[in-house]
Amino acid sequence: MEHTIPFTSTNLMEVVGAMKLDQAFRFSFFRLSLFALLASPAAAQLSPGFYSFSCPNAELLVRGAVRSASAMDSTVPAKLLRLLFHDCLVEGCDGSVLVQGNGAESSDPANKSLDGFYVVESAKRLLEIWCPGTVSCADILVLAARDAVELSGGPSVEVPLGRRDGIVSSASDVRPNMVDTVFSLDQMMQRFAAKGLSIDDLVVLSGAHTIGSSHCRTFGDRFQQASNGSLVPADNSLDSNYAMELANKCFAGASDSTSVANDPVTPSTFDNQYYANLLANKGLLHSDSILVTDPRTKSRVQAFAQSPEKFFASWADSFVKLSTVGVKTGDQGQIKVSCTNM
Ligand code: HEM
Ligand SMILES: [Ca+2]
Ligand SMILES: [Ca+2]
Repeated sequence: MEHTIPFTSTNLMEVVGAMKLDQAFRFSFFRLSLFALLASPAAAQLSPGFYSFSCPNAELLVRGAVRSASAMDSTVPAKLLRLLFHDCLVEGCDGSVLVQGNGAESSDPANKSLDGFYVVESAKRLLEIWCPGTVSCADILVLAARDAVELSGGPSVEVPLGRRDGIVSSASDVRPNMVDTVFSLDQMMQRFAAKGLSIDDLVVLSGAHTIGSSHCRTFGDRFQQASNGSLVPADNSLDSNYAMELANKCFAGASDSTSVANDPVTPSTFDNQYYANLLANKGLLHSDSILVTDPRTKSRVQAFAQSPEKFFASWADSFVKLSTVGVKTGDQGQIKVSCTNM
């Protein structure tokens, strides 16, 4: 099904009004970034002011698209954030996950439940009108995920831009790079390390599970099916009341599309509740619970549960790290016209 975001005259006016302010801000910002560019040639490739001249309203247009889509469907922010994670782990943050079609990354079973592609594509269509052939799908996705977090109550993060879009998207690249819920902490650490992400980044970025939801099958490994079809917890690391709640929602007859909130307390707010849940043995996925059962990660979980400020500050750092994994810049890759086409 094709989705488009209707831009009402009110929110278009809002966008245009805000652009004037934005341009003034951009100008002073541009001088700063120009200074940074001259001072450090290595940083010339990716920078927050990358589109200051070529498409000064890029960030504003993406934000408008994310806002409109999220206003109509509250599940959008979580979808965009997960899309970015799955993009960056395979071929770097290059928009490869966005490509649709047989054999593309999005067709792999591990990516089957990804969604929110249409939001990126809507933003791309707008950008192709304002600044044709300029802003990459890879950057749009980073901005959209950044905005999604902020819209959900999370920190606002300044992200460097200038990524180019990849020219390959292959389902066979997904499994060797993606994490799985049944992984041990060591296996997850290895996958992260291969992308330059540390065990600390793993704890911080898993905090994304403070929003969104997961299908019953993704934590099916934590239950066994009794002869009467009911589910009984297979591991006792889950709080028993929480386990019962999950078992009731995901009973044997529940449909494949049944899902439950990742964070049962504040399901659509980007806050540090995820870490408090972990400490209360209410981590939904096995890969969540493991962060509190392993001494290598537990103290960080405790610190984030106590301090939203600490979590937000670390999130900003780790998010920028994630969003720069394996980026293509300069004359690598391409700037696509449509994000979903190869
Ligand atoms: C570290 C290992 C991780 C594993 C094993 C993992 C696994 C999963 C799984 C199985 C789901 C449920 C998917 C579904 O049923 O549709 C999910 C949801 C989600 N994940 Fe992760 N994830 C991990 C890390 C991350 C990271 C680093 C991010 C982002 C920075 C992230 C963002 C999300 C979001 C936002 C959702 C909710 C999606 C929605 O509501 O549509 N995850 N994750
Ligand atoms: Ca990618
Ligand atoms: Ca939350």
